[in-house]
Amino acid sequence: MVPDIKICGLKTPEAVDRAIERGATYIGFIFFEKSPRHIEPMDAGALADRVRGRVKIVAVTVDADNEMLEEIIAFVKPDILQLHGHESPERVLNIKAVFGLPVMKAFSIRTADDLRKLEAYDGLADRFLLDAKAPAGSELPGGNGVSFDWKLLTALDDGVDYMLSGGLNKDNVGQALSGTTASGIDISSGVESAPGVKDLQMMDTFFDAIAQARSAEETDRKE
Ligand SMILES: O=C(O)c1ccccc1NCC(=O)[C@H](O)[C@H](O)COP(=O)(O)O
Repeated sequence: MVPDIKICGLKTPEAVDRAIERGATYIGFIFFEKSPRHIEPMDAGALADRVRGRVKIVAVTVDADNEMLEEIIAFVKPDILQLHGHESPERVLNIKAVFGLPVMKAFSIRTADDLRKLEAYDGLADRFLLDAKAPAGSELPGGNGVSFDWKLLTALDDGVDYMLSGGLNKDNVGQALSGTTASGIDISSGVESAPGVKDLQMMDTFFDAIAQARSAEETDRKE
């Protein structure tokens, strides 16, 4: 299966264009003021308008209220809302009912117990995103460049569809693709030269690593 590729935390037309040229199927805009990747809804809307229809546009929010969601949706017209905070199952249902958009619920994973939290959202969230728990001292629930132990994922039921996130980079993406059942991968700081600064060369190297992993998989399959 060809996984979805999400490049998150984009802020410039150059980075958006390069992500799509190289094969991103999702791009994410971060609406969280403490993040170096934060972008104003109006600016994200302009970037989204350049590429609408060529890629799924994800609005990433953290425990946002309806007023904030309304503003983001009005400017950006995202395809999906990524809820990266402590949104309860009831809040997920409420957001879907009010705004009529698919929801990707993010979970912070460190232990097997963290994975059990998905159960309460089964059938409510349209997709799951499994990210690493923030390291102590970080104010960011995502974009920390750290991975969780992917071996934990073997405990998930076969049918659970998830996007894998957290600390992905050119060196470990091959292992993420071959060693997990993720239907998508998500990267942010692994293609940055500094917090919030996407590096086009690093993006190229990341996509090259994906292409290499896919071709190795294809060779294995034929043998
Ligand atoms: O990236 C952020 O700054 C961020 C801030 C607040 C909530 C979510 C955030 N990122 C969400 C993402 O989807 C990131 O791509 C994901 O956490 C992976 O980040 P990284 O480990 O840096 O690849």
